[in-house]
Amino acid sequence: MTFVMALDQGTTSSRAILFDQAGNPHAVAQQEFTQHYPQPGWVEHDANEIWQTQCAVAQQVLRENQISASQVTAIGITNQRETTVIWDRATGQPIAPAIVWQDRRTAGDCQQMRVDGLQDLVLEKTGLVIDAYFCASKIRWLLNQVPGAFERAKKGKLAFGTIDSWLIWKLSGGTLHVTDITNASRTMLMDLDHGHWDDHLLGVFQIPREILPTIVPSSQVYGETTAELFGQSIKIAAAVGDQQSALFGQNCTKHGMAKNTYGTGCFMLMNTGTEAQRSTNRLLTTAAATVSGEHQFALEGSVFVAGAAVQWLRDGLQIIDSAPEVEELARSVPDSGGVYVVPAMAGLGAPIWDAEARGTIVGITRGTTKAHIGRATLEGIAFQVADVFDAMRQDAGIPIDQLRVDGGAAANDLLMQFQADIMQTPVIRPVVTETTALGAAYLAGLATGFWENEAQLHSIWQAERRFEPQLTAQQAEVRRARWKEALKRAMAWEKGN
Ligand SMILES: Nc1ncnc2c1ncn2[C@@H]1O[C@H](COP(=O)(O)OP(=O)(O)O)[C@@H](O)[C@H]1O
Ligand SMILES: O=P(O)(O)OC[C@H](O)CO
Repeated sequence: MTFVMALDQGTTSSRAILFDQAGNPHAVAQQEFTQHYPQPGWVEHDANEIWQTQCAVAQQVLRENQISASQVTAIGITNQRETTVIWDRATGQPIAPAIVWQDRRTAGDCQQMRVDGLQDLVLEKTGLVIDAYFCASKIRWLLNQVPGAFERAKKGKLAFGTIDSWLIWKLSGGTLHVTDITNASRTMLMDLDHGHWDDHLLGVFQIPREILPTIVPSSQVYGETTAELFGQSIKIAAAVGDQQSALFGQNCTKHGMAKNTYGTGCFMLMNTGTEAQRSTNRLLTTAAATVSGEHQFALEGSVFVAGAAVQWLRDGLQIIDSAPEVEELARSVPDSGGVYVVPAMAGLGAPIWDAEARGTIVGITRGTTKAHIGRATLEGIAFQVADVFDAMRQDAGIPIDQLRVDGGAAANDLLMQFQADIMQTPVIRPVVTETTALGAAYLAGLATGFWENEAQLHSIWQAERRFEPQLTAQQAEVRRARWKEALKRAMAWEKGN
């Protein structure tokens, strides 16, 4: 039996999953790694620990399942995006801790860039809003703050990479310095329409070109792992940012097909085909993964707090013992009893982008119970997703006839039903919900003949459940109107502080 191995390097854990030819996960190994919060607003990872855990789980999944490297046709990598690593090309050692996508240390620099009027240029070139989320200001920070780094970078002695680059560098024994186009599109340094580094932006951020990896397609044999790692070399045949990977893993390869991943936060992406459509609703434009050779794009919107609101019910309010329990709690009442929870604990993301919004509960009466709060929290997640979906629908200009879902909280049937109700659009949950890893496996498998073509993948992808809207359009409209009222009360809260 042969397999494709997906390496799924996420924000909190490293996973290795073997997929068989039917596209089913055969075996999984996973390790969490350390989150570092050295100052308020800072989030760091140790890039060596990322590598060690990723390598360990890849070796473990083979060892524990008595599978040899010769049975692994290819490796596909998918990763937390934007997290920035700079390392020394000679020693392979990072020059500083990796700056994680959530890190806000460069927010002031980004604010200054907006004041300087650079937003239109950045949007035009990269499809992104200027924000500390993306790599450019993080690279700039590292080159400024680590003594001698800028000079060494100019001399070509340092390498920058997102986690895909870093893992490929390590897997290949320091011979490959590449990044795939989906990851590159999150740096804020790539000309999105043409898929190359943009000299003008490199000038604005004062980033020497010598530090950058080569941009490669998401599905291609880039090279091989060293033989020592797994007993013999394995082809490295895909790299893709985790959200674009999930889009591909959900087979959303045509214009108008969209997926939403319900994890800690939510990430919704919609394929826009070969057009890098700019949003008029404050969504991001990003590169999508493709095997055809032509560039494809997606619109993206994120909700900052989704599953994390359920964690708050568990750890903060302590009204449930585990996340899945929220469903039973919510089902114990027929509705939320007029309560609305706006889970804006970390501000509001797309399409509102209000960093000063805060979590809000409105509509509490003497009859309100923890079950109403639990139900309203789930509904609050769904309302936020519906707002992003509306923005996409408006930008798309074509009907989006369904939303494919995955991620931990997509297991919640009540949440999925309410999502369909409130969007008035069917929600489809696939049999294999490991779609992030699956996307990377698909891309690696297609590059190496493990799977013949995309049509074959479309035939093996299966829906597990389809949630049809049960509320009438008018009922949904009434609920959405009340939600908008609740939102207003959450917005700009922190401003008054
Ligand atoms: N049945 C459930 N109902 C609601 N939320 C859930 C459920 N199961 C898990 N979650 C939430 O989903 C998140 C975990 O999903 P996961 O996809 O593993 O997230 P991430 O990749 O961001 O760590 C947690 O925030 C958890 O609270
Ligand atoms: O690792 P995740 O699943 O939290 O995803 C992180 C995103 O890629 C950040 O843009």
